[in-house]
Amino acid sequence: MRSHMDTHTANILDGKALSDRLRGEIGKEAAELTQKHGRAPGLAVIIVGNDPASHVYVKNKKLGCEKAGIHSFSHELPADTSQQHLLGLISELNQNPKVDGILVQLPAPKHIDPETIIEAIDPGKDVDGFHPYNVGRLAARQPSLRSCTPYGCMKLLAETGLDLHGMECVIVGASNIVGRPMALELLLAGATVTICHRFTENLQSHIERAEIVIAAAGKRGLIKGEWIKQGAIVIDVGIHRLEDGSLTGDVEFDEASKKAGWITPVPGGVGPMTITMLLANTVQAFKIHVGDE
Ligand SMILES: NC(=O)C1=CN([C@@H]2O[C@H](COP(=O)(O)OP(=O)(O)OC[C@H]3O[C@@H](n4cnc5c(N)ncnc54)[C@H](OP(=O)(O)O)[C@@H]3O)[C@@H](O)[C@H]2O)C=CC1
Ligand SMILES: Nc1nc(=O)c2c([nH]1)NC[C@@H]1CN(c3ccc(C(=O)N[C@@H](CCC(=O)O)C(=O)O)cc3)C=[N+]21
Ligand SMILES: [Mg+2]
Repeated sequence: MRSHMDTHTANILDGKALSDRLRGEIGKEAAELTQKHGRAPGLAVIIVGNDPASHVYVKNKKLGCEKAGIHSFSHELPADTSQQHLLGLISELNQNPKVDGILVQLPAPKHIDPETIIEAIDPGKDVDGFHPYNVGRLAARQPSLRSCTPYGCMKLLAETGLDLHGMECVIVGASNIVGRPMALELLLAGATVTICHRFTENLQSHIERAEIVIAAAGKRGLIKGEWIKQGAIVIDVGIHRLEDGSLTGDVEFDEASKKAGWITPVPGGVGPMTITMLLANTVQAFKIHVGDE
């Protein structure tokens, strides 16, 4: 019973449970499409170098594919792979009719320019939704392949059952892969959107008036629990691995839980949803390629 303010704790937005549910549906659709078209949806994952954290994400992506009946093609390249070689591989995968989605794990080593790589991917196979074509589609209110992390955050927000029209949203972080496409998603959903970044003055004052907080600065504990407006929805995108191996986010979870109406945990919040939306995008890309939509 939540009869007293002091004992208030937020509802958990469970990204693991929602992922399990959605991956069941994605797997069902992948099986139907495989039956109908005689081949499974295919995802090519390219990783350059041996950053251990990146390898964990890539392993999770492959496992997610397997369980959903999506064929995964893995390309593990050494850290000294030239940009030209990588562009050659992308060009082959762009042509390969068995490959519906192409993902190049970021960050890549320093001698590789991420913008050049992203632009080389066929926009119809850009299951990360990072290509300027796909970002532009979202900006122009005609979304095609949508960036996985913001798309996953929108699915989590839908779980609250709340109408987002006119909601005061504050996004912390303005990166190309999270903050910016997140703002476009929320704008498309009819919310009022503020984007905070490195040059924002008085972050606290912005958070204090937010009905929805999206924390994606990549700074552990940046968002203080006591800043959260009573009843607000808090989506924590940040991921930080602590010395003991555990994970935590950009939000002070325990403190924020006392104020928020809804909150995502780390782990088990946004992370699993990012991979789920990657699987959903791969099925969508398959449908684009076979002309099923
Ligand atoms: N759960 C998931 O699925 C995913 C999680 N992540 C995690 O999310 C976090 C963000 O990732 P990503 O977007 O790639 O990170 P980036 O470092 O690319 O971007 C961080 C953004 O936050 C801004 N920022 C940094 N410090 C502050 C501050 N003190 N106040 C306000 N804004 C600040 C930066 O501003 P400026 O632009 O001015 O530098 C930048 O716009 C990381 O912890 C990452 O691990 C990322 C992707 C997926
Ligand atoms: N081209 C590209 N596309 C990406 O989507 C991409 C990328 N590069 N580079 C790195 C970031 C990060 N990212 C995550 C994916 C899953 C979890 C995830 O599954 N997290 C679990 C925990 C996993 C663990 O135990 O480490 C959780 O939060 O519960 C986290 C982070 C995708 N990214
Ligand atoms: Mg505190």
